[in-house]
Amino acid sequence: MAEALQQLILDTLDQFSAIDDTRTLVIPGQTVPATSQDAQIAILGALNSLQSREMISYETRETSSHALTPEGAQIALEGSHEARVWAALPVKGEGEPVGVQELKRKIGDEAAKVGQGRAFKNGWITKESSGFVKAASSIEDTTQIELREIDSTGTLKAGEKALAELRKRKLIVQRKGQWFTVRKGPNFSTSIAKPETDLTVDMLTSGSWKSATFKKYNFEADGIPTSGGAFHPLLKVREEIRNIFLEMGFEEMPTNSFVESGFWCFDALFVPQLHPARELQDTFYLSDPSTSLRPPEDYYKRVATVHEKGGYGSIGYRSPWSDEESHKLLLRTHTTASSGAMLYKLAARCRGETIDEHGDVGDPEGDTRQSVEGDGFRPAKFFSIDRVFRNETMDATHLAEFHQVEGVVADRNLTLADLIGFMRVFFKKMGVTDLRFKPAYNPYTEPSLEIFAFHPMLQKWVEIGNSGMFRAEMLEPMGLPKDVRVHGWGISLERPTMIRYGINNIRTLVGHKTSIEGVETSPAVMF
Ligand SMILES: N[C@@H](Cc1ccccc1)C(=O)O
Repeated sequence: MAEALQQLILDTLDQFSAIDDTRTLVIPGQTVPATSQDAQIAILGALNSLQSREMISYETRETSSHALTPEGAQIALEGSHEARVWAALPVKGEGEPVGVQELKRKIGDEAAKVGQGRAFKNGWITKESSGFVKAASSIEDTTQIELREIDSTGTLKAGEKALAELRKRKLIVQRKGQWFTVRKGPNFSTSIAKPETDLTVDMLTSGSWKSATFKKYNFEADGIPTSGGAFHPLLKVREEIRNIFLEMGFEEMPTNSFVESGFWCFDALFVPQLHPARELQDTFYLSDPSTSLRPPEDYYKRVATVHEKGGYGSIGYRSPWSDEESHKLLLRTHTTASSGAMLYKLAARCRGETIDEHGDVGDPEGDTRQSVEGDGFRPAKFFSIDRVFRNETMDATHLAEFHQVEGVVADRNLTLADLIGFMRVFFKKMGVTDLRFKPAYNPYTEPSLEIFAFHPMLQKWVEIGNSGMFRAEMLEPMGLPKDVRVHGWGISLERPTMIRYGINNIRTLVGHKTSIEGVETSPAVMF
């Protein structure tokens, strides 16, 4: 169709050298007349395409025509309301005058109401004591006549004033239309060569570029949407939380060890070897390899002793120590495994030791930061945001793997008030201002606090994390000075993300049901 129209325009131009009015084109095989707006829109498409190749040039002409509204169409058919009122009445003296109710019954409420006034104004009817009668023996229903004229010609000979009146009465509407005058362009030809869109090597070597026609660049065209990567909502929220930590002077811990030993995940944190968290239904254990390398020997012994017999003011768990339990390999159940390892490195750094067995501690020689006190301790703030694994039954809010956000602060003589104060500052930066704390239990912290926040959308308090002061049984075997206190807290990354994005099923956030489009279009978040 598009090609045929273009060809028709070119052939007509070839024959007559110009088209003065595109409404006169005879479009073969078309059911709509060329005068219709639909036809003119199709013609415009063909003209634009030819003009872009400079085969033609055209000018746009505006037309205005009128069409009947449904009410106008009805009047064209049945007569105006006033004429119908007039027709329904008897000639004066020749019959019973008609009352208002009867008139309404005969021609309908609307026509009776509107028609009556106009019929009076025109002097067509008059009122007698018992009702209306005709005042004129014949009338001319101009409204009907005009509407019929508009219906067939699209306009009125009577002119704009009469048209405006009918428009005001909402009997007709104005329709703007377009038509075109067409002239030949510099590249006029009757054959439509498909213009080249690219200059190719072949065209250059064969020389065919010299005679080829090229499609003009359309600088107005929208570009193709770029297909690029997009950050997953979890990564966006992670970045925001990371920035909060960084602006508060925290150092990011290395957490690239998804596989840990029972020692670093539990024993070093003074989690009893018989603790339920270590059960198979809560922890994923590795079968191959199934056992870890040995941790630093001295430290290992101190940890085993504090479990079995106590020390540092503690009586320990007084149950037999199992090397096997300690050496089991597992998927870490919390990032506190990394915090423990990091605190151990901090203690080793105080002593000026280097550690090879459990990763790199950094070269103490190269560390230019000065220790403040004689025992070499320096306050530290660490954070991590990474993946942990739990053998959970999966449902709308639980997956077997999720992310933990964890912060740890070590300094001399920290108190619980420091922890609470710190959390208030931290969560405020995340936009959470209403916090409550509830005593809780963790094997590695005492006291321990669950953190609750008021959820403005749910209008209730929800648990958002867990925190506490790390126990002496955990810190002192590492070799940290006695007056060094460490507090820490952990929250999940998924929960604030779900709240932020209004997601109530974790499986729409993580896994194969995640909408790629949603990930691409969701804005970077702001707490
Ligand atoms: N490890 C705790 C969080 C926590 C971190 C640090 C101190 C106290 C608690 C959890 O998994 O919930």
